[in-house]
Amino acid sequence: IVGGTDSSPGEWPWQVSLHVKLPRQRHLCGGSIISNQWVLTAAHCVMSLENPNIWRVYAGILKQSEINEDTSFFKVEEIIVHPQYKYAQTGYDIALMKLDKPMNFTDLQLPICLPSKEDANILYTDCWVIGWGYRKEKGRVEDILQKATVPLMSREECQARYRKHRIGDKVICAGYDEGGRDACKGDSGGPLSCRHEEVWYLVGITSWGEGCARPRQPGVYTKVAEYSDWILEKTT
Ligand SMILES: Cc1c(O)cccc1C(=O)Nc1cccc2ccc(C(=N)N)cc12
Repeated sequence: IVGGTDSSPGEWPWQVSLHVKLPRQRHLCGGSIISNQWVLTAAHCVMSLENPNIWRVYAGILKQSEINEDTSFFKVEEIIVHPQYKYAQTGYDIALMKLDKPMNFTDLQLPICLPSKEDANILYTDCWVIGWGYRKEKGRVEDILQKATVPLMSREECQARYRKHRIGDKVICAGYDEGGRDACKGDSGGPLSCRHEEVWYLVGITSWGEGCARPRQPGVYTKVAEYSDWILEKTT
């Protein structure tokens, strides 16, 4: 996250850190708890890493330094990548991870609500992007979970900013024209969380952007409301 601040314990209980062991272990992406056995992330995080056995899901943590060989994690039983996914910039950047056993919810690990298809055109005004990703383009994974508030923008405005891309209706853009606050590498797969009438919704999944926090180059997120049918089909 560029231009963010430290999160507090339990502030984002649905945020997980996805590690791979190849054999060295490292944080690769974020993800969101959507039920006691399913995590939602980005397809580009798991592409060419689709063997479930190399993944470790850490829930209920604030700092990467909390993780050591004694820290508990969930194993992954199954990875489901959207069948139409090719590259982040062409959309369908969404994937599901089934945990090997259901998690017990605590104050530090809780699911976030999925928006319904009807919610696809709610104007959210209180949205936050979260993650342990880079603080600048030539950065590194951060220790303390960062948060940054970002305004959503219209599809038309986003398309005007990305003339070489097709900004479709299954993505949502967020950011500041002056730049300075945005997601970045390592935040991928994590939530764009919006608070609406006291309830938090998983409005977006961090997908891509030209650089990070550059002026007039907003963050592009998978629009979760457009995939509610797919998510329900795969998780029930
Ligand atoms: C290609 C690249 C790097 O090598 C290092 C850092 C950033 C980039 C880059 O251009 N964009 C990105 C690469 C990977 C994941 C990204 C996630 C979000 C954003 C965003 N701005 N919302 C940009 C990303």
